[in-house]
Amino acid sequence: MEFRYSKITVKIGSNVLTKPDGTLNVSRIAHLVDQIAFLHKNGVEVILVSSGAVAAGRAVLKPSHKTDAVSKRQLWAALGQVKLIGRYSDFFGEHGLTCAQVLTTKENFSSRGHYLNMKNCMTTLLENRVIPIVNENDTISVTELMFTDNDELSGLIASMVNSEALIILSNVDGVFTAHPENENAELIQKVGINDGEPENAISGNHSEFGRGGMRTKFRIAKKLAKAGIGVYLANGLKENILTKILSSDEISAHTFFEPSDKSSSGIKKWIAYSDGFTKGSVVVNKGAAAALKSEKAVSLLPVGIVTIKNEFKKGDLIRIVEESGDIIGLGKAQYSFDKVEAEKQSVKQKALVHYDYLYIETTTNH
Ligand SMILES: Nc1ncnc2c1ncn2[C@@H]1O[C@H](COP(=O)(O)OP(=O)(O)O)[C@@H](O)[C@H]1O
Ligand SMILES: N[C@@H](CCC(=O)OP(=O)(O)O)C(=O)O
Repeated sequence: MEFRYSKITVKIGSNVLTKPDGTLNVSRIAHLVDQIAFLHKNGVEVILVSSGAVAAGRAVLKPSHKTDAVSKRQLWAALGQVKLIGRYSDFFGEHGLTCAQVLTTKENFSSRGHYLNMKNCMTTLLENRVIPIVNENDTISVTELMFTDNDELSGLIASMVNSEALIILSNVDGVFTAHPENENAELIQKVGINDGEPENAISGNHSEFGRGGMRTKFRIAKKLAKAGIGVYLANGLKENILTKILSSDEISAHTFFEPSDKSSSGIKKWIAYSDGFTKGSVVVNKGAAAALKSEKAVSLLPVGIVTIKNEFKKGDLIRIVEESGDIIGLGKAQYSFDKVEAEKQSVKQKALVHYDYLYIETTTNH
């Protein structure tokens, strides 16, 4: 059987893995494992990002009344992850396959060293034909340094392992022109890299145990597609949805975010997802903003810097913003903020951010 891709990341949301009463939907998990096992045996490398720990944990234990919300989430995640990974392990075992648990936190992506350690672990698992199952470590991630949800984590993982595509499974067929409950809502089948979010289409709600919502999915899918990785939003409750999307001669309902034909380097992908870890920021003038947003490969020279908004050291990730306050991009500083003025006077100015360590959020397409 011909498959569209040979390496994919699959993210399964809470509302696919759980029943309305919050307990794990074991038969659904089994069906998804059957599909992944079939793909794996036919040469498709699959990395799984699975929600469901918190949901599964709620069914295990009713916390004492004095347990606060954050502690409840930690308790349920710790209880539920065992249940969740145990089910996956048993079901993959029935196919003679081995899966492994990888728990991570957003902070692990802020340190290049941690990032590379995680990447090494993922590479080793895949080289040994083990199916990685990744989830956020909710026992630790309880504050603003949480991922918005596993949609964001799945984008980071897909970039990290250089997946050809990311498939995000939720309880709807994709992005609709209005909330799916609206009878006039229509499925958006394709989103180009220059398409914005459909006006007034996405409402902010998300599943009871989830965190993201469709807006997060849309934003992450666009960012990933820009980095050269195609993204499918599809319904994990539909039979054989994964094998249908992967099979070039099958039809399936989904929203596909077309990837850019220019894939970003590994370091640029890491920088792109590091917005939450920037230390400093600079304001650039109109000329520098236009140059940076053009399709040309340019570095940020000190001459284009109007203001140092937040101080930074050499090696820090910094935000680059226009005088309007709009973000242009992120980059790694080649020297600290207090050297910018001196560099401006130099005959041969050294770029504050070299192009190879620069990620531009918004480009002006000519
Ligand atoms: N325009 C839209 N198209 C599709 N879904 C939408 C839209 N606007 C809001 N939604 C809601 O987003 C939900 C999916 O997000 P979420 O609950 O976070 O899923 P998951 O738990 O799988 O991450 C859908 O169930 C739907 O109720
Ligand atoms: N780590 C959490 C993930 C929560 C989450 O992102 O949920 P969802 O938005 O449904 O994918 C859990 O396992 O419950």
